[in-house]
Amino acid sequence: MRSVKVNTSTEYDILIGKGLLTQVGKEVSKRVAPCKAAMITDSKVDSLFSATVALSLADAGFSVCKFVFPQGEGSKNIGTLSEILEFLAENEMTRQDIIIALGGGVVGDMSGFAAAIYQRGIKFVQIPTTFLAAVDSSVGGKTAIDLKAGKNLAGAFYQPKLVLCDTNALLTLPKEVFADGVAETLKYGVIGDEKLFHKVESLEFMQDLEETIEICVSMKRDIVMRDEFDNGERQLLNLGHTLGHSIEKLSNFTISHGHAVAIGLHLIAKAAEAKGIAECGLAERICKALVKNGLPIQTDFSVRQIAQGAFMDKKRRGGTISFVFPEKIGKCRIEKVPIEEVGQLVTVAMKSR
Ligand SMILES: NC(=O)c1ccc[n+]([C@@H]2O[C@H](COP(=O)([O-])OP(=O)(O)OC[C@H]3O[C@@H](n4cnc5c(N)ncnc54)[C@H](O)[C@@H]3O)[C@@H](O)[C@H]2O)c1
Ligand SMILES: O=C(O)C(=O)C[C@@H](O)[C@H](O)[C@H](O)COP(=O)(O)O
Ligand SMILES: [Zn+2]
Repeated sequence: MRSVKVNTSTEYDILIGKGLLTQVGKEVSKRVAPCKAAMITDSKVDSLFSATVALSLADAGFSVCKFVFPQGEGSKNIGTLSEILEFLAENEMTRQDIIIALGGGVVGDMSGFAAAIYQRGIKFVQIPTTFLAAVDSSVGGKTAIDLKAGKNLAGAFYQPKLVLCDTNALLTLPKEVFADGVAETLKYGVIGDEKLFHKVESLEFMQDLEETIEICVSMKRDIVMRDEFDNGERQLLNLGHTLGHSIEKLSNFTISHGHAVAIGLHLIAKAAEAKGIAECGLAERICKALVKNGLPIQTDFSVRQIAQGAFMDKKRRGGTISFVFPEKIGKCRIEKVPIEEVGQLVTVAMKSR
């Protein structure tokens, strides 16, 4: 088993290994005395893993209850959040009890937000079951729901007590859901790890997923420890997201987060190259790596639609939006773009297909 220590406002371990779902009870009880455990999961994950996790928790002395919501981004809203909060109250969960978020990024983001606000904060554990959640969303404490106006517009920074990633759980992922996590993995490569990028473009990363996950979460850990509340360096982790989130929302979430980020990555690389920020050939290299991993690189939405959606980005301050631009593989920089220039930036990104 691999272990990565995070030292943010809360200290916690990220445990990565095969078969860890059966160890949930043992690992949680090392950190939190047996109490009530509310498992929160989606319909698909419930059918796959709930029984194993519930049994492991019960064996370790936890009293388990479970809330299940329909799978998919369409559930990541105030309605489901409200149902979760009512469920916690109906089950008389107190601040000594714990939430177990079992699933992908949707489960993790929403359970984390519920944990942050229920009784002003109760403990929670992340058990990522998608590759995306393993490499990215289960770590770092960004929790959120979507609003009608856009992605992740309500949320909190709230760190888990433990992240427990069973790589065997990833074996049941459909190819395209696995690819969502590859988009975020490539993102880490472009932000700061040329070697990782090469492993993804050559598909070598598949040979040791535990190592790949450890590399990604270690990079995220280091960045989040320096800027937990997203005021500076952490914004680098948003590479590809300003346009990606816009596309995801425009598609009414029929395009997944990872697929939208893939398109966003490609577009911003083309814009960076056209603006002379990125070295020549960068967009092409990113494009090839995405395609090789079964990810999309373009969209039919219009420049106006994409630019408009980007105005809701949380890196906007007044009349400017901070964009993350790649300079070369392994190096990015953040630059403020006036909102009246965003249309031009998207035009340039869409042109050079
Ligand atoms: N908080 C963060 O830092 C952060 C980072 C990246 C993404 N996110 C958020 O994460 C979400 C995307 O997460 P996601 O890609 O995990 O999507 P998801 O949670 O919707 O999961 C994708 C699909 O896979 C299914 N699934 C989950 N585990 C499975 C398994 N082991 N086998 C078979 N099917 C399985 C789910 O039921 C779902 O249908 C978005 O809402 C995004 O905004 C948050
Ligand atoms: O952890 C971060 O910081 C990230 O930006 C990681 C992203 O992959 C993730 O999609 C995040 O939820 C986006 O953040 P947002 O602030 O744009 O909602
Ligand atoms: Zn993301």
